[in-house]
Amino acid sequence: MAKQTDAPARTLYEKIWDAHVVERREDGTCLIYIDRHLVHEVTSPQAFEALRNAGRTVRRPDLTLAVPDHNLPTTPRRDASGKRIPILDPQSATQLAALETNTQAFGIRYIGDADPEQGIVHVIGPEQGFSLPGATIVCGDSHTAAHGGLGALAFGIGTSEVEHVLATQTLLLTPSRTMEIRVEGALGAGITPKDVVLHIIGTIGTAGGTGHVIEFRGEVFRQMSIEGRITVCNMAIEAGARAGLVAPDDKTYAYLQGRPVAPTGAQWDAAVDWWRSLPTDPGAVFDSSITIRAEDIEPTVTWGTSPEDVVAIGGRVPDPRSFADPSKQRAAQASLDYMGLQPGMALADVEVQNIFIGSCTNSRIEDLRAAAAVLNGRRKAENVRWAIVVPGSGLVKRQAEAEGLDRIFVEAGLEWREPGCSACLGMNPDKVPPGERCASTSNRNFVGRQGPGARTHLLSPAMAAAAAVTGRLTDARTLAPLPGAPVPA
Ligand SMILES: CC(C)[C@H](C(=O)O)[C@@H](O)C(=O)O
Ligand code: SF4
Repeated sequence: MAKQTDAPARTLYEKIWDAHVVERREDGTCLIYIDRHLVHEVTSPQAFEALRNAGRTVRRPDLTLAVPDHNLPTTPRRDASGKRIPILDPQSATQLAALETNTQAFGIRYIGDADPEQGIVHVIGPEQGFSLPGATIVCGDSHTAAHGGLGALAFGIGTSEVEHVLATQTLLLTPSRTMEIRVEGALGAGITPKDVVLHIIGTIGTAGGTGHVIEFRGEVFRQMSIEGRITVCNMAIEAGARAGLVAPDDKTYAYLQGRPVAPTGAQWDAAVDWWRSLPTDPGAVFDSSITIRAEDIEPTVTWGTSPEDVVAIGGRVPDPRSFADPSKQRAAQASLDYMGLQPGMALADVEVQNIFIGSCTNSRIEDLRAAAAVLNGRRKAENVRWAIVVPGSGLVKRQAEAEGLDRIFVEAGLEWREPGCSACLGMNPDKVPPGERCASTSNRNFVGRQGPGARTHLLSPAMAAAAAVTGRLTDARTLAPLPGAPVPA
């Protein structure tokens, strides 16, 4: 006879939540313990200032990690004599200097601009082993959801909450509703995690996950690499969700073991024991549930100014009149006007002048391998004016160089840069000129996101590389890797 147990079946999210409740209030809010706090230059200056004014210290500097990424140029940061090259934009310079002084003053580990481990905050958390399964992880940044790829409950917070976490290592939160998105079956050859998440957002819309924490489940995510799971969870926020999660498994543990600050010895063993208890119990109930067939997912590109404006690469720019909802019709028309596209145009006829391979969505080693597999032995098209590859961190950069990927990019006519947010958003010198188009592996195609008037098409690293070669949006599957190309992991 099956063993009787009274414990109710719980989801992964509920288990992590329950394990972190410090105090449950009558109105349903909970004081939640925060295990890891990541800090960058944009959303932290006022928080540190407020601590200083109140005469407070940082409660757990050892659980806090700071890194500059948004404002840093991706060109060299030191001259030949090792002297810092000044940051020209005054606001960026002030924010970067403030992060350095604040972390020194409050005793927080700071991975500085010239540190070989510097990188985008959401790339370095997992790669350092700072982000762990079952942990509550926050950062004053919406794409913190990325760390959910390791099975962490990770979400973005505002600057006043950054201050609260710095001071108390806790946050007052209301529980989220739970949603499962199952992608069942097998992905076709050449379909990547970015295609999966763009397809999901196209299906449920940018408000589809509102108020929910999404757990990505099913065969496709079990098979997916950790890097790919991070890519998918990174964009959960673009589906309106509070966070995204994939259950940790042996792949997660193998990815984390031996990372610079991951637990070791008996602590590692104890951690893995706990992590193994986290996956959603059979019979646990989600507030909502969606199933998508893997076979329906094609290489996917955005045509508009919202991440839900997606179409398969073989498709056409939609006619705004094809949308039932009048407000969506107006939004689609405004998108097309901004993007300079005509209804019915084949995506494959859209020319691009800029290529950006980078951002916390797609700048890990597997992304660079996928781009290099397409670019190896090929050259960028004449009409591609600017094409940059920006590794997500110094460690990714050095790994790529050890594999010879940097040479492939440079020989193809692309620039190989220093790590940072770069052209993902216009907060540093990497910008797309007004009216020009960019095939971009980032996560937001909002109006002006890559610079005033810039037109963004979101896609995967392989697709960005294919666009570099042909100078137009292109199905990467039509450009088979040439002999000797790196094999994406
Ligand atoms: C600057 C920062 C607050 C912002 C965010 O919260 O996501 C940025 O990282 C972004 O991607 O738009
Ligand atoms: S890479 Fe882009 S999305 Fe990620 S943290 Fe930086 S600006 Fe935000």
